[in-house]
This record gives sequence, structure tokens and C-alpha cells, in this order.
Amino acid sequence: MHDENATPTPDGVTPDGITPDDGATGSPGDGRSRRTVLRTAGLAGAGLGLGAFAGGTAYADAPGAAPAEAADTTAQAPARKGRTMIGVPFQRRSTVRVGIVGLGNRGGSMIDLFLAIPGVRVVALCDPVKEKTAAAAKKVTAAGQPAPATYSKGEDDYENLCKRGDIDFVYVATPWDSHFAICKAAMLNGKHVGVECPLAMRLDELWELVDLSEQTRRHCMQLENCCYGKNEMRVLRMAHAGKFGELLHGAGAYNHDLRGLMFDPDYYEGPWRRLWHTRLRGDLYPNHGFGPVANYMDVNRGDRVTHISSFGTPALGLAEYRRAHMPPGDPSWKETYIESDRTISLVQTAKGRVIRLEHDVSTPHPYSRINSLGGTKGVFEDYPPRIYIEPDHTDDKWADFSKYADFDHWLWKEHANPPGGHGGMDYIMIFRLMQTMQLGLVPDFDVYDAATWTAPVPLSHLSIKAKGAPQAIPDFTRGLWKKARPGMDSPKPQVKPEA
Ligand SMILES: NC(=O)c1ccc[n+]([C@@H]2O[C@H](COP(=O)([O-])OP(=O)(O)OC[C@H]3O[C@@H](n4cnc5c(N)ncnc54)[C@H](O)[C@@H]3O)[C@@H](O)[C@H]2O)c1
Repeated sequence: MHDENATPTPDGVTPDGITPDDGATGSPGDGRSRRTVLRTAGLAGAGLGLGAFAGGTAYADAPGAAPAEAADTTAQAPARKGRTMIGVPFQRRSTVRVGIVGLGNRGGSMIDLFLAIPGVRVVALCDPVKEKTAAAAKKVTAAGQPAPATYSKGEDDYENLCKRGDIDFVYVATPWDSHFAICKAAMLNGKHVGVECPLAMRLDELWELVDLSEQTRRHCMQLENCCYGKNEMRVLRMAHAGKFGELLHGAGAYNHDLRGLMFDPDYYEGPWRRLWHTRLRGDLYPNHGFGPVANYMDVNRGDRVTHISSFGTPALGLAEYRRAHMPPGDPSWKETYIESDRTISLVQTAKGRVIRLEHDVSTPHPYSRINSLGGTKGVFEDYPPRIYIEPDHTDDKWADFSKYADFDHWLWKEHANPPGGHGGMDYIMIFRLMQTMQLGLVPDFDVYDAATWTAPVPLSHLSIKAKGAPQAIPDFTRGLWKKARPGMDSPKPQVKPEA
């Protein structure tokens, strides 16, 4: 199948302590048929259903609408309502009990990786499409685990999964509109939560999730698998070893031709992804490109991103594809696409570095996340990987990146051929997250990273509307970004899991 991604504790923090509550137990689905239960899919096909979860989004505006005010580039963070989650370790637990919400292309394959990790139990599954929970439940029993509870009674049944007392971690792989509500429900019910990108679609939602994580003492994490790519982790370690000198610039992207998948009635569960192209002009999916570069530059760990300027091309690609491929009468003919075919953003950091972000899923382009990093001693560029750093290279020619395998992260040295898709980075990410939970360690990434990597979604939209005017990127850490701290460049843990 064509895959979407081809290729020391700080001040005043305490370990979390999950006190299992008496949550609801599993309930079988009600057997309603596919595509009749989904608010997003069902209503959206009729031209409705936009913002079902977003609480009345202001996104659906046509190009040429009055430019938005440029944001106040010194935007203040709202007052803190809890305590920071920076450096907060998980409670140590020999077994991690997982609930999965959303069992489509992504959730339905990521379940295999959870099941492949010793000491992880998949105890509950939720998707309004009953066949999907049933198929996933079979995988759980085939792996020798007890039958999981299933929740298929509509789009709000995740609330019942989140209320269970026997779940430590909720994994969310649903359409973007629903991420915010599901993350909220998970934390309010005492669960740590990891969500597919983007974390949420609006700035106020990002702040609310930061506040909730701090108030509930639960981690809310963006499961940004690309941060765990082999090349990305090698570049990260080389950057930290000073091989690029003082860091100056980087770039990341999600340039992936998704036209075929977005118009395929059987790939996604409803047209939710395509419909975002009728709602927003901006970078809909910044995390895959932004996360790794933010890590190279220690964003939220010594540097921070301060503002973003974005520019967007006309939106022509989807309409042209529809003309060529979609029969008259297809529901897509009712749609008006406004999302720029290519969005290009420039992000500045407090240390003056520049990060370029690109997003393009609606024109022909070989898959690329760009993934580049440059500093006073040289540069790395991916797709294909190549490097030029002094003093190793002085002849003005790109050199072989494979010569730097010594810098590979310990996770990649220990898992030479990880199972699963995307070259193994999905497995490495889940393995490491489960390891931090089992050993009672601080996670490699937290709610501040999640909100930062996602902020370009609403802010690129605002900047494009304001003809490229810079928009302030909030400091979600509320000043704590200045302190260096570990992240994905983790040392190998010396502790053993509990027997
Ligand atoms: N990190 C990656 O490499 C990667 C790759 C693919 C997709 N994704 C992300 O994964 C998410 C899902 O994408 P997908 O391709 O699997 O989409 P999909 O449409 O195939 O699957 C989404 C699933 O969520 C279910 N769903 C919808 N609303 C729900 C609700 N309220 N409660 C429970 N389930 C609900 C749908 O029935 C469907 O089965 C998106 O955020 C996407 O961006 C990430």
C-alpha cells in the first residue's frame, strides 16, 4: 500500500503517580455501518461538518479576504495554571497498558509495533467503524494478549475508553479535528497521551493542552516519528558534537504528492484530509519537517523559535487533479480549494538562526522532508543524504554521509533492522517511549515540543493572510526554554525494567 511517509529534574517537579480510577469497562460497538457514523466524513461530504470539533473555526476564509492584523510579535504567554512538565519523569511501571483511538491507516498499523514490544499490553481499542476495532482486536489476541475492550459507539466513545482505570497511555491516530478533544479527555482522566501530528489545529487549543498537561501532571506528546529517523538522529548527534560548528540554518518539509490518496474514496475514512484544503491556507503538516530541525537547534532546550513569516502559492493542484480524474457528480466537485499548493515559511530563533519550512501535498513531487542543517563548519542535506563539513571536506563537492555512521544514536545501533514502516523510525519512537514509561524516565519530548512544532499550522495561515507579516510563536515553556536539558539525544539508560 502506498504509505504516507515513504520512506535531572528541574525545579519543583514531582514524578507522576497514576491512581487508577474505577473507569468504565469495555463495551461492544453498535454495528452501525461504515461511513454513516463519522461526523466528519458523513457531514463533510454534504459540504457541512467543518469545524465539528474545532468549535467554530475561523479558518474557512477565501483568498483575498481582508488581511489579518500582524500578530503582536512580543505576544505574552497567559499566566501559568499548573507547574511545568519539563523534566517530569513517568511513574515506573513494568507493564504499560495502552488504549488506541483511531484504527485507520495509521492506528491500524501502529498497533503491530505496540504489540511487538515486551511489557506493553493493548487493553482497549476505539474507532466508530466497528470492522476496524474488530480487525485490530484480532491482532491483539493473535499476539497472545487477552481480548481488548472495544469502543465503536460513535465519535464520542473515546470518552469511555479514556475513563477506564486500566490504561496508562492513550495513543491517538484520528483525523486532525479530533486530536484536541481526545487529548483533553485522556489527560482529564489521568492518562498520558501521544498523538499523531498535528497536535491540534488552533493556537488557543495548543495553549489549553499545555495548561492541561501542567494541571493534570500528565504528558501530552506529539508522536513525531521523523525525529527518530536514522539520518535525523545521526545529524542530531553530529550537531551536538559540534561537527557543523555554530548552527545557523536548517530546513524541513512535508513535500509529498497525496493527490491520489486524498481523492481515493477508500484510503482515508472519509474526505477529512482533502477538506482541510477548503479551510486553511498554510502549512497543514509542519511537524515532520520542523521537529527534527528544532531538535538539532535545541529549541525549548537553550534556543526558542520566536516568529514565523509564511507565503503561499495559488491553490491549483487539487482542482487540476479533479478535472483529470474525478467523474462528474463526485462529491468533490462541490469543494473549493484555497490551501496553497506550496507554503513556504521562514522561522527565526532567539539565537538568530533561520529555519525554512515547506508544505506541498497537491503537486507532483518526489517525497522529501528536505531535512537540512547548516553551520559555521558545513552543511547536511537529505533526499538524498549528502554532507560537506570542514575540515573533512575542502573540495567543494558533496561527500558520503554513510561515513559518519559512528555518530548513530544508540537506539539505531541496538536496533539495526527495526520492524514496521517508515524505515523503522516508527518502531524506534514507540520502543523508546515505552522504555521511558517502563523505566520511569523523563520522555524525550513533551507538550512544549508538541505545541511548538504545531504552532505553524495556525500561524502560517495568519501570516499568509497578512501578506507574509511575521507572527509571534508563543513561548509555550513560559521562559524555561533557556535551560539546556536532554531531549532525543538521550543517553542509553543504565537501569533495568522492573521484573
Ligand atoms: N506520523 C506518520 O508518519 C503518519 C502517517 C500517516 C498518518 N498519520 C496521522 O495519523 C492520523 C490518522 O491518519 P490516517 O491516515 O490513519 O487516517 P484514516 O482516515 O485512515 O484513519 C482515521 C481513523 O480514525 C477514526 N476516527 C475518526 N473519528 C474518530 C473518533 N472520534 N474516535 C475514534 N476514531 C475516530 C476513523 O474511523 C478512521 O478509522 C492523522 O493525524 C495523520 O496525520 C501520521
